[in-house]
Amino acid sequence: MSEEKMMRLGQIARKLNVGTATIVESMAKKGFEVENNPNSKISMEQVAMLEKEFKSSALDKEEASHLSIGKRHEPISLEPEAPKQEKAPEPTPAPVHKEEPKPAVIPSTPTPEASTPTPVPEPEQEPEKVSSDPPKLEGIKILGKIDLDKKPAIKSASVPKPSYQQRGERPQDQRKQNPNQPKQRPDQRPSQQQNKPGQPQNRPNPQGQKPVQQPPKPNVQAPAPEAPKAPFVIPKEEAVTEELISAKADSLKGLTVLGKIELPVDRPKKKGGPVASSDERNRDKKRPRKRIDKPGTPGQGGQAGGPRPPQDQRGAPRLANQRPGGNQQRGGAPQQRVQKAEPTPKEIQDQIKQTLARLQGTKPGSGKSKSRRDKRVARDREVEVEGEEAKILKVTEFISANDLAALLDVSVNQIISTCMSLGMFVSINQRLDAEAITIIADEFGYDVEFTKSIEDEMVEEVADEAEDLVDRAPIVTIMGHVDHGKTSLLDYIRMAKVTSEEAGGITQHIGAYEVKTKTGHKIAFLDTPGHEAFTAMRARGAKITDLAIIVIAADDNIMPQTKEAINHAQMGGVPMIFAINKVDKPNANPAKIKEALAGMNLLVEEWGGKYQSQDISAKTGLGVEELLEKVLLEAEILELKANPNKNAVGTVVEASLDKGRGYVATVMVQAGTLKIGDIMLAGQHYGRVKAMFDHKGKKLKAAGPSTPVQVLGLSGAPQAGDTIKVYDTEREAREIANSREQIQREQNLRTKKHITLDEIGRRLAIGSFKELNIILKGDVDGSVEALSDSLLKLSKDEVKVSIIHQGVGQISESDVLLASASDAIILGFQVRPSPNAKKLAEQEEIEIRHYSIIYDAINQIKDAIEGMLEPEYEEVITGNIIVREVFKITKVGTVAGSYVTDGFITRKNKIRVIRGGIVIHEGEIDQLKRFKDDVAEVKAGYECGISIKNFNNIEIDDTIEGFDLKEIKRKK
Ligand SMILES: Nc1nc2c(ncn2[C@@H]2O[C@H](COP(=O)(O)OP(=O)(O)OP(=O)(O)O)[C@@H](O)[C@H]2O)c(=O)[nH]1
Repeated sequence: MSEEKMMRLGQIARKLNVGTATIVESMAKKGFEVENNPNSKISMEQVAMLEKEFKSSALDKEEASHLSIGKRHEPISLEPEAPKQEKAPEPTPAPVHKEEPKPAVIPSTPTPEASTPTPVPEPEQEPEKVSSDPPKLEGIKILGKIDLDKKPAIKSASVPKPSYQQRGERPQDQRKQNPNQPKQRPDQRPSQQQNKPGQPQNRPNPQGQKPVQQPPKPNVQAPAPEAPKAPFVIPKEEAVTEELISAKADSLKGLTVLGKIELPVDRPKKKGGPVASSDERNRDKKRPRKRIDKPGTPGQGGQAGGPRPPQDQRGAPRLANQRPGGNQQRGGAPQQRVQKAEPTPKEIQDQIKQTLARLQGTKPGSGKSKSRRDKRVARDREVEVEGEEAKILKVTEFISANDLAALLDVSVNQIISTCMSLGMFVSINQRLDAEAITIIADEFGYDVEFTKSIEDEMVEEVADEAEDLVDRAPIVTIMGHVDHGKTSLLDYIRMAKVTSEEAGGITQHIGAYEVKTKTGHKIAFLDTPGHEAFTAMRARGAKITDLAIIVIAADDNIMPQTKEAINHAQMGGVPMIFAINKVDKPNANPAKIKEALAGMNLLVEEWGGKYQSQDISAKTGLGVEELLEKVLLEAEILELKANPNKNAVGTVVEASLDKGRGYVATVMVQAGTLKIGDIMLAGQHYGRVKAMFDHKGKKLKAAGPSTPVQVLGLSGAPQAGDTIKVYDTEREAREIANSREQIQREQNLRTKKHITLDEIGRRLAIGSFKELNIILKGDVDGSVEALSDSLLKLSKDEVKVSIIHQGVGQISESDVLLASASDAIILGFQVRPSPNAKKLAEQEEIEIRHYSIIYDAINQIKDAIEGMLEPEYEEVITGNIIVREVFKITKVGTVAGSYVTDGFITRKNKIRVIRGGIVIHEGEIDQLKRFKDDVAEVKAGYECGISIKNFNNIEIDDTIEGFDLKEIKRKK
């Protein structure tokens, strides 16, 4: 169905026999912009236009498809039949001889035919000849095609399809079989022809099956004018068969589809075989489709249309079995196709919706109480058809190929074969990552939208009635550059406002605090420390928060992390209030900060802008009260409200395992009220709320909106940023937790803990890739600067490139640790990691990429963030050797007496000479020796002598690194 609405550029180009560029150009002239990509979609209207335009080209192709060398000969020979006949006999004998062995097996019925072609030598040979006729057909096939071509071709085309269906064979197979079992074809053909001439002929040969009827044909057609003519008559038939062959190719698809479905549906009990077991889900899903087909139109896709309408399907085979002849012309595959074309787009859509509805609700035992749970689960795997052209497949990542097939309404085999054509080998139950799902769905004309069940559930929240809503406290995040005073400000606020109220109260770090101002208003603060603030949690934090306080030290400048904080707040649509800190310092210059902000198009109120700012000193408390008042003012404008009288929804701020108390999660309740005993789900963990504490350690029985609480009772530690939600039953929570756990397991299996360039494609597909953090190390300052500048320019709207650290020298352990903390990749330009850093990187799964050419680095990063990284070659370091002694030998150069420390080195290896972690030379080995012998390879633990082509500057303690370029398979 999808194919009917949209076509790919490639398909159309093939169909119209023109290049994609020609089509694109043509479309451009008509005002349609189409990318010159075989996968570009083109609407049927546009296709129709193109078909008109390139009609002649398409016809050329069609004609060409009918041509074969043999055919060309035939038309010439057929026109002047008589003369050609004389020539014809020459080819005939050859096939006869070849097939002579077969005739013995062949029944007597064909004999008449045989007699005609052969010169008439012996009566006994006639039957043999009959058998041999079919072989002649093959040879003659080529000859016969052209004359009959178009008109007869159409008729014959309908005929052959059923014959293939009967056999359940492919045309190729038939071709192969023809020489061996020629009987079938001749039988069918004559029978068809007989129908035309008349039935009486059938009677005379009642003995045999249908083939008996054939003999009369030759007699009729070749009334025996001349002996030679008979063979020509046969060629004509053969020509028909050839044309049939070409048409048969189309029927194959229908047949394969039909066969698949019937087996599992009809005989599920007996054969649970390998296919059946894997298709169990499909059965359930497919069954309902039968119902759809009966009342409605014949079918949707290949599968649905095929198996469901038993009339059509069985009709074809029955006809085939009973009457291989004339009836087939009308029935069979061609009819099915016509029927498929009939349904209107609306009907088709209705069918899809019905199918989907059943797909989602077919599980036995669901009963009437499908309720929200089923809806939620269904929502995870939902196909939405919006309009005629927009097909969006809503799906979670890591669904299996089988499930994807069900959603796309195609057979699993189609998915698998599509994957194979894309260079991916998948099994039925293999789970697919986002990138693969996107590519496959695209092949079937769907766009993919990955759903996060967490977000889905949030979306599912029923809108609150206005009267249920009450004011809630603002949730504020304090962000800013390192050492600009975030912690100091929060500490001051807490000390002044919290601990002072409750003398002796124990303030714990729980990542979120609630503060009461002098005016009695509450403000909730989120405290996300350290590097977390730079990555996921801060991005998430910006979503949780209503307001962001951006702390900027008045004695400093707008620093990179300040800018990042501002970016996060802006991207999250979170209002900002600037706190210009450290104004107590003599060198403080708040005006300079405000000016810098103005330079970023962030005008503060004092300067006539819309952003509030407050000069403060977190140390002395100067201006802090005013800052809080401004926060409340801003919150008032936001009209923050929530319904406290419903199941709680919130976000995990942090979680840990406490020895005595089990898993403890700090949760910011955002709506509803969390109560003791509630069944909560957070990430893939669930449990009953056993106890709750506020940030002072005081026990709570309930926590309303904008309240940060520590919660005990979860089955595990959720991740910061996970949504927490309360369910009515434990079963609901458990099911969702299990499905999330399954997905998580897949993710763990398939994805690396930290970002890699290859991983970027996957993350881009699911839309979770927002920034690429890079740690850049190089051999000299100039190249680091140049590379850094170029990389930063690669930032795009969707992906931001951040160089979180850059420097000169070896890649160190601290570089790896920083990369681990900030989910960064490390790029080394002409430098290598220290042994410890290398080990650590392996442990932490941090990707370190080495480059020797700046453009390589830039291009790879560029390709990666454009989702097109397909490295053809990957560098594999085969081994390292350390230089222990250096010999200068005249006429030979410098030979390094070395020891292979790890891996191995071969003479064909490329090598790099590394001194103090810096690459000083890259080249090839000149000679590799063990003692006096040239050797091809030296393994770890052995000594060797090595000389390097055109390089003599080897020193003791240099490391020589051997490497190979390994070809990487492309994914697409
Ligand atoms: N004079 C003065 N010093 C301040 C003020 N605020 C913070 N500081 C000092 O600045 C230094 C850094 O303050 P922090 O609160 O740790 O800064 P931060 O932004 O939280 O730093 P990170 O947690 O590392 O991101 C500390 O030594 C504070 O004492 C202030 O208003 N005046």
